[in-house]
Amino acid sequence: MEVKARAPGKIILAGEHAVVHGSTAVAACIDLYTYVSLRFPADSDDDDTLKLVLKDMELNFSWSVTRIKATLSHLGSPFPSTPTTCSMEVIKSIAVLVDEQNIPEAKIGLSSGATAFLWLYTSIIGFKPATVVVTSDLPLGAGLGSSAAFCVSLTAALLGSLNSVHLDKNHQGWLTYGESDLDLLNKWAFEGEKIIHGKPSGLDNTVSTYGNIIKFRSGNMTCIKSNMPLKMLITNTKVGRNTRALVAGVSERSMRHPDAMSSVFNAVDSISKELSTIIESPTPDDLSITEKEERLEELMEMNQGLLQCMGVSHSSIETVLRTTLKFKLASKLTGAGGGGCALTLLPTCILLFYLLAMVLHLFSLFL
Ligand SMILES: Nc1ncnc2c1ncn2[C@@H]1O[C@H](COP(=O)(O)OP(=O)(O)OP(=O)(O)O)[C@@H](O)[C@H]1O
Ligand SMILES: C[C@@](O)(CCO)CC(=O)[O-]
Ligand SMILES: [Mg+2]
Repeated sequence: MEVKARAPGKIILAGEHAVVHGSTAVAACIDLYTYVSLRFPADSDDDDTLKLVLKDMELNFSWSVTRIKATLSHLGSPFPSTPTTCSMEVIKSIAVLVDEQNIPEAKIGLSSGATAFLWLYTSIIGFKPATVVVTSDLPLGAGLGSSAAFCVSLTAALLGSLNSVHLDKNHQGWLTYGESDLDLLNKWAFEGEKIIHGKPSGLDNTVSTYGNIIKFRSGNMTCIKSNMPLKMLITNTKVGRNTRALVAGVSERSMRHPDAMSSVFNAVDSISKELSTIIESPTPDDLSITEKEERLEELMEMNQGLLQCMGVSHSSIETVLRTTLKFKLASKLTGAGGGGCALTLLPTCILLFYLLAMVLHLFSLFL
């Protein structure tokens, strides 16, 4: 039997980092996906291995199921309907299984993904041989939610293989999960994100699970219905970074300067709320599309300034800001920052040659 699943990446329009500290954030899924194929061997095969193939990374993992069971059987897996946090002790046991795979130094960042894989697989499926193949349109560690798309698509394939989820209408040739199963999927994906990120807010896995545009605060999401065209250019600076380290850095800064940082997080909360109100308000309302776009640009600029206060901008991001500003366009980093991707709002009235000139300029900087 083979089960295939996919889940999208995301952009954050406002509120990254502050959302970890209780502020509102606004995020939208994008048309770039992570794909997972899960295949169980036929009963007649005496295959005892669990294989994880990270195709784009050219990295193959292979574990003996007997060996995994010897390490983790005390957990009482599987428990697919009870999303559970992986304890530090179990993370250490799984780390031994991952270390044995001798990941090359250049790809060592993938060990947290492999750890999340083993936790989600054994918790949901138990100790059964299978081959799991992962491919992705998303750049890893660039702010577009690759870790969440990985956890959501993997969990969707695992839960989907149990035949206990309700699959609904067709979306671009893919069946979608029913509302109640989406909640279970999202909770498991969040547990995977915790292993990769340390202290995720849940924003990335929630937008990857539910899609569309969402407003998110302290674990609660509302779907936003946009009433205006919203075109964003995404520039990948190709400067690598790690979300876990950046999130930890902001928490440390906030412990050193609690009052100042709390004001920063409050300001971000107001920005996200205003941004979502503008996106949702009917057009033509009291504001024209152009006026709405101007306000969004201003809010993005303000959010970027506050992200700089949090210490998560980067010289490569500043280069994107300066470059797009020359073309009178506003940008901000998206995701955890420290490099990675930046967003630029493209107004509806932008001239094509103007846009082309800017894109070529950015290309020459980050190719
Ligand atoms: N397709 C994948 N296969 C295996 N592991 C993955 C995959 N995608 C992401 N990961 C794991 O997630 C890590 C990257 O997650 P990280 O949170 O640092 O960046 P991101 O999710 O791309 O950006 P952001 O969190 O800012 O949106 C990788 O190092 C890897 O461990
Ligand atoms: C930086 C952060 O706010 C977004 C990363 O895409 C972390 C999180 O919300 O978990
Ligand atoms: Mg991530």
